[in-house]
Amino acid sequence: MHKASVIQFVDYSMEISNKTLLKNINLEFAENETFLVYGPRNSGKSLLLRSIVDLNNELFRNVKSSGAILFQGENIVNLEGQYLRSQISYCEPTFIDNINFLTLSEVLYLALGLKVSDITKDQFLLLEKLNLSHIFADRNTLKSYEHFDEWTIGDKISFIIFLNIARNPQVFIFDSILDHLDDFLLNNIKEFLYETKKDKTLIISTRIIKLFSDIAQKIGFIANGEILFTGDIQDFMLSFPV
Ligand SMILES: Nc1ncnc2c1ncn2[C@@H]1O[C@H](COP(=O)(O)OP(=O)(O)OP(=O)(O)O)[C@@H](O)[C@H]1O
Repeated sequence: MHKASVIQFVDYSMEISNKTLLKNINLEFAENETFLVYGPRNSGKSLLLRSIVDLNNELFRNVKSSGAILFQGENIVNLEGQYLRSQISYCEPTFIDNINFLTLSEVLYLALGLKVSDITKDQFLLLEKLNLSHIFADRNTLKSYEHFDEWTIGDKISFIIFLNIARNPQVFIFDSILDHLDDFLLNNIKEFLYETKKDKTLIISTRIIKLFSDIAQKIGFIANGEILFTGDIQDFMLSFPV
């Protein structure tokens, strides 16, 4: 059965300061699909995934693009930024350091409009599943975790995942951020994401295919800003053994 397309790149190219960094991308992400964007360092994974939420324009000057990116059939340039980012959550490893500049209360408020005391039962269950109950169990422990420099990297990544899931978007993009977990936490989070995704779209970028080949169905292989393969992950493993 053909799954409904959620995001589609149509002949999309992008340059920054006259240097072409994404070349003629044609790619489709469907509903209820886990899609791996796989490629070496500097291959263009982040530029590609940030372009889905129109973020490169905000981060860099002299960005030009041609072709189109469609979200549910609409060109993203015609969609309101706030709406786009409520439907598609994007997170990358710089978030792990950037949240250190804020307190837990500030992050909760900025991301979810929530006070710590307003965390709901369902949200607490989510936190429990992500192994964060040792932080959120009671007010006294919470106080000692108000500053993120007291948190482990694994707990910070789990918390970033919580913030993304609690916002209930249609599409989750985890840009290389899950590569930073140890085996135990990664297995727990993969299991959790697998249960959560249902009618959602999950896009994971990685430089290490073996971490996710068990949960992904589709793969796009990118090198030097070009997609060299797109299709079933099993076919990819046979054609490009790594
Ligand atoms: N603002 C920019 N100006 C010029 N070149 C850039 C800019 N941002 C990224 N690049 C270049 O584009 C290429 C792709 O970068 P990108 O960050 O998308 O790679 P990546 O595959 O995500 O890498 P990694 O796995 O290391 O995170 C790299 O060669 C990078 O140097």
